[in-house]
Amino acid sequence: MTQPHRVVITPGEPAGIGPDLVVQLAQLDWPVELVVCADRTLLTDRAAMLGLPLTLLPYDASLVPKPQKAGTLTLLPVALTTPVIPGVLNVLNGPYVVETLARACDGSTQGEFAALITGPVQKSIINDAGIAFTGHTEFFEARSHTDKVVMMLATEELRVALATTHLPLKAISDAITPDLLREVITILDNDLRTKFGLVEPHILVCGLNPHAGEGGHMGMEEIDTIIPVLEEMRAKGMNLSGPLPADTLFQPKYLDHADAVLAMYHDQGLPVLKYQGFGRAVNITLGLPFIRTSVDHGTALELAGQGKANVGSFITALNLAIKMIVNTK
Ligand SMILES: NC(=O)C1=CN([C@@H]2O[C@H](COP(=O)(O)OP(=O)(O)OC[C@H]3O[C@@H](n4cnc5c(N)ncnc54)[C@H](O)[C@@H]3O)[C@@H](O)[C@H]2O)C=CC1
Ligand SMILES: NCC(=O)COP(=O)(O)O
Repeated sequence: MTQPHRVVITPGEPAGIGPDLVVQLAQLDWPVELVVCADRTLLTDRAAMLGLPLTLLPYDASLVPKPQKAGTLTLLPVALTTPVIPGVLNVLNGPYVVETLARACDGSTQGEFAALITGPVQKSIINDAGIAFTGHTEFFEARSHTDKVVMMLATEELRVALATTHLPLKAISDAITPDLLREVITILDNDLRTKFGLVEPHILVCGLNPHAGEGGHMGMEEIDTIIPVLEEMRAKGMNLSGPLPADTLFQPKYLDHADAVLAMYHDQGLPVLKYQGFGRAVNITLGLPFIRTSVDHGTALELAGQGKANVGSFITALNLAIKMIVNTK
């Protein structure tokens, strides 16, 4: 990296472990400027609770970014609505969380930040505050006016992308349309090439039904939708295998020769990924006009403010974002 870049971080739900993790991140030297979009008192209170040093430097977009020194963070202030008790959700702070995401997303879309790294949000409390919200992925897609994005979680050894994200199970079959699959596979193939440096990515595509439909005896989505789209995309030069039964494809015999798995829905792919690498996996949004990575876990309210939260996934998410900045230069 020739000149340091500026990355923006949102700690997420203020009553969860996000602020603890951000304070922990600040204990290391970083080759980029870490601009944290959050409330000042939230961060200084949490640092005091954890007994960790923290100096907040003022954010000035007109200055050249500087590498972040251990013990410091650069603050882009957004005020809480009401003070926070760690572990106790407060609906009044729902709009605060969304404001931090909106500011970080807008700055990233406009090129102010080279990447956006998010801590975990409590999706329920944002909805309880009257703001329709299913996840960062969908929020950033809408806010940045992007047609379609793809959620992918990755460890060093395994990448799992999702055809659908935060949907109730009963809505999934209807959501798996030829257009959706075409868009998702195109984004996945493209971003594996451009952001991960893979020359001809090999993607394993899961079926939707048990045994990938058992030849139509356990569901028709494979025959009606998935197989025709895969044939079409293979004809365009993509290296796709499947549809494969999801219960047997997650074994070295298949994974050793693949660059990513495309699961049809959230709980088809993510339990395997999290069993394999919870705490060191990263959530990446593909298809956005900027780099966005995130932690692999939720708000863990019961651990907030206690110094028990593992910062591994957040560190990996930040390191991967830095690597992606370099790869996409
Ligand atoms: N990226 C995001 O914004 C995500 C947000 N969530 C949200 O988090 C909330 C809680 O979800 P849960 O299913 O309970 O998942 P969770 O990840 O918060 O907790 C699951 C288990 O893992 C532990 N855990 C999680 N992160 C940890 C860490 N860094 N260090 C040590 N232990 C950790 C928790 O203590 C708990 O036992 C939900 O509202 C959900 O929507 C969930 C996943 C991702
Ligand atoms: N299971 C992943 C998750 O819920 C995080 O989603 P997002 O908030 O990053 O869209």
